Amino acid sequence: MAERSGEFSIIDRFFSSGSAAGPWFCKGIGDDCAIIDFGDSRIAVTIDMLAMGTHFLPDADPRNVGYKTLAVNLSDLAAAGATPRAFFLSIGLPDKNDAWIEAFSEGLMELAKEAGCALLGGDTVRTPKNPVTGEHSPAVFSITAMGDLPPGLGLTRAGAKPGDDIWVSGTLGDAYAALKYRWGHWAAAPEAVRLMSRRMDRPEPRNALGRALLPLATAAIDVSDGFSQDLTHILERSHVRARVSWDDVPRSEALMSLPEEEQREAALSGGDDYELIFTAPPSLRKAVFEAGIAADTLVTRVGEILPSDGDGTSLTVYDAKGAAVILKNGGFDHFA
Ligand SMILES: Nc1ncnc2c1ncn2[C@@H]1O[C@H](COP(=O)(O)OP(=O)(O)OP(=O)(O)O)[C@@H](O)[C@H]1O
Ligand SMILES: Cc1ncc(C[n+]2csc(CCOP(=O)(O)O)c2C)c(N)n1
Ligand SMILES: [Mg+2]
Repeated sequence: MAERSGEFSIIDRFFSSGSAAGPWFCKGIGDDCAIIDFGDSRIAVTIDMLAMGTHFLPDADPRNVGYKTLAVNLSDLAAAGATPRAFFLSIGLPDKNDAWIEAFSEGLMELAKEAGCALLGGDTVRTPKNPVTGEHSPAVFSITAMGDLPPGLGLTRAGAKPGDDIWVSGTLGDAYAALKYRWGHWAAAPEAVRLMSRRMDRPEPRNALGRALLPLATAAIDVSDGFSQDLTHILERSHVRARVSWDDVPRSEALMSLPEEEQREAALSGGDDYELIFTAPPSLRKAVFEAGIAADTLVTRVGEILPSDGDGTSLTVYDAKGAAVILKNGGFDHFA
């Protein structure tokens, strides 16, 4: 694999090897979840952190922050096809603002109940004080979430085969467009802003779909850093290339009210979508549509997996005229 940049070079260089060889069989290191077998049981485990200012705006409604902190973790479980069962919560807070924490907890517990996922433990600390300003650093939250899988099953980023269809759940780009609006970079009509902001504030983890795809999909990932970057993770892990048709990329009516250039940036490189990208053989198209209906989730075929040309992995997105779409950026990277 080519040397990666930003946050991924940190993971690759310092944390992807060198630990003990554990006794548990674990499938999917470097995936959305670690898939672990003990005895006849198989579980999926994931961890994800949200920091104020980096993942949510300082004036965000704490109910939404609580909801989203769990939702992004359940989305990683969805990418593995796992059913959420339990989670652990670590929090670092600058001060004891009970009203804020109560609202955060309400949002968190709302989704925990909806998903049947129990809070089993955690850790609570105060963030460090800046000796010059006297201010404590902003809040951070980390959740470790666990789900179960049928023995022998579980989706990973590896496994996409040449000829497979590439599918996406829901629609892409709304959350990023809402953020661009909040930053004052883009304009939109009030109703479009309302709908897109809802997607940024309250992502819907696709666990029912992930579960239904267990016997069907050859690879899966959830879209956190942007469609092109996250699909590229599947391509790298599966040693394949892909072509995608821009016209087929599912977008909400709200996003489609924005200029075409902004739609492309948001849907292809934006991130924060928490939809699933997955691959499946064309022979299973009907079954994939049925899985979408059973999970009450839109599924759209956007492209096809191609064989590796020996020159690494690559993704090309084509417009309706067959011209390659220039991707605005590589998607979200904490250290890019
Ligand atoms: N500090 C770390 N130590 C060990 N493994 C890590 C570390 N940070 C990330 N990883 C692993 O690297 C892989 C990629 O991490 P990443 O955070 O991008 O996951 P993701 O599911 O794609 O992203 P997101 O956090 O946006 O859901 C995952 O398998 C993750 O467990
Ligand atoms: C205030 C604010 N600034 C930026 C963003 C966008 N954003 C932050 S992290 C991330 C990728 C997933 O993160 P990770 O890889 O850490 O899971 C995205 C798309 C936001 N939501 N709020
Ligand atoms: Mg993920």
